[in-house]
Amino acid sequence: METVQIQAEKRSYPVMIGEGLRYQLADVLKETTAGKSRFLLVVDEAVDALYREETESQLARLLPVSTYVMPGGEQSKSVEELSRLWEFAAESEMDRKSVFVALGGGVAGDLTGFAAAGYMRGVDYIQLPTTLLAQDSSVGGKTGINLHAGKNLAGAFHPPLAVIYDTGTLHTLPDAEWRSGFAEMIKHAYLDGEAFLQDLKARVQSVEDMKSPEVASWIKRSIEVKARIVEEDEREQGVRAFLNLGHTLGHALEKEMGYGRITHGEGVAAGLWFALAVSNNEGAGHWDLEKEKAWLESLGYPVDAPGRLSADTIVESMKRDKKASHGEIHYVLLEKPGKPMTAKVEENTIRQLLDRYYK
Ligand SMILES: NC(=O)c1ccc[n+]([C@@H]2O[C@H](COP(=O)([O-])OP(=O)(O)OC[C@H]3O[C@@H](n4cnc5c(N)ncnc54)[C@H](O)[C@@H]3O)[C@@H](O)[C@H]2O)c1
Ligand SMILES: O=C(O)C(=O)C[C@@H](O)[C@H](O)[C@H](O)COP(=O)(O)O
Ligand SMILES: [Zn+2]
Repeated sequence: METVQIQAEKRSYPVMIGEGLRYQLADVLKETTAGKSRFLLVVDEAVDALYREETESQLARLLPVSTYVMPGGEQSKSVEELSRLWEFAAESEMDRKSVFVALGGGVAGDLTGFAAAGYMRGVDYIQLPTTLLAQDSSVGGKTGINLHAGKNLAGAFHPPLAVIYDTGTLHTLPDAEWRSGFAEMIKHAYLDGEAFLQDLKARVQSVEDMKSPEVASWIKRSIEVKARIVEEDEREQGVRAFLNLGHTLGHALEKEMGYGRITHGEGVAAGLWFALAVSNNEGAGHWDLEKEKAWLESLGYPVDAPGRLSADTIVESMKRDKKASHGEIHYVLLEKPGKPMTAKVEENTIRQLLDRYYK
């Protein structure tokens, strides 16, 4: 087992990574949950059939457990699902000492974390991630749901008590979800520097390559990259915005194409490539765009997805991004691996680049 310790404003919490950790939950969570009253286990419906039983029985060795099964998919990051979950928590007599537990991917984690942040004005929660993407979503304390106006528009910064990442659960992950999660790992590599990026490029040319025995070490490395940034700027007043590389376009694609039509990671991958193109245009980078595109496309990412929407639709959506202010688009650019920056980019520039690359 490997552990990355994260220092948040409120507390320090461990991210434990290892194969089979779900069979040791009672032991690893014993101290963390001492003095707590009950667990509210929130399980994604696909994960319910796969990992609920063993998780529940481990948790029940520590405290009484009530289990809520949520529908899988991005649609569950909604006000309606949040409301159902809160009502269930109250009916199940969760009190201020109860602990919410998210078992699933980023959707279960974001929803459960936000529910915990608001229930009785804040209870603790634990993340039990089961997707590759959760190497990003389970760390850093960003929680939230989508509004009709855009992705993650309601949420809270609420760090978990602990993250217990059983890499054994990844064996059942569909290929599309490996691809989705790996996009955030590529993002972390672009942010970290040449060594991590070249390592991934050299070793991964297909989805099968993502399922390498090395994946646990890449997960750890990825979490360390994110940890360094969130420890410096937990509430995104500055450098944390770098973790949004690729998301200005990625979130617009998810929302405008329809949640679930494109995975979060597919949107991010298309957004990463466009961020390099914007960086070149702004004089901030010298990327060989064809070369970067060839690698991303060889992994099956829909780099050309923005061509399915009008430039106006995309730009209007970008103006609702949380990094935007006074309707101006603020973009995360990348000079070279490990050298991100944020800059205001004119909306007409974005429009012209969308037309140049996708029409
Ligand atoms: N909070 C953050 O910092 C942060 C960071 C990145 C992404 N996110 C959010 O995370 C979400 C995406 O997360 P995700 O990609 O994990 O999606 P997800 O939670 O929807 O899981 C993807 C799919 O895989 C299934 N699944 C999960 N684990 C499985 C397993 N072990 N075996 C088989 N099937 C399994 C789920 O049922 C679902 O259908 C997005 O909403 C995104 O905005 C948040
Ligand atoms: O943790 C962060 O900070 C990130 O930006 C990580 C992103 O991968 C993640 O998708 C995040 O939820 C996006 O944040 P948002 O503030 O743009 O909603
Ligand atoms: Zn993301």
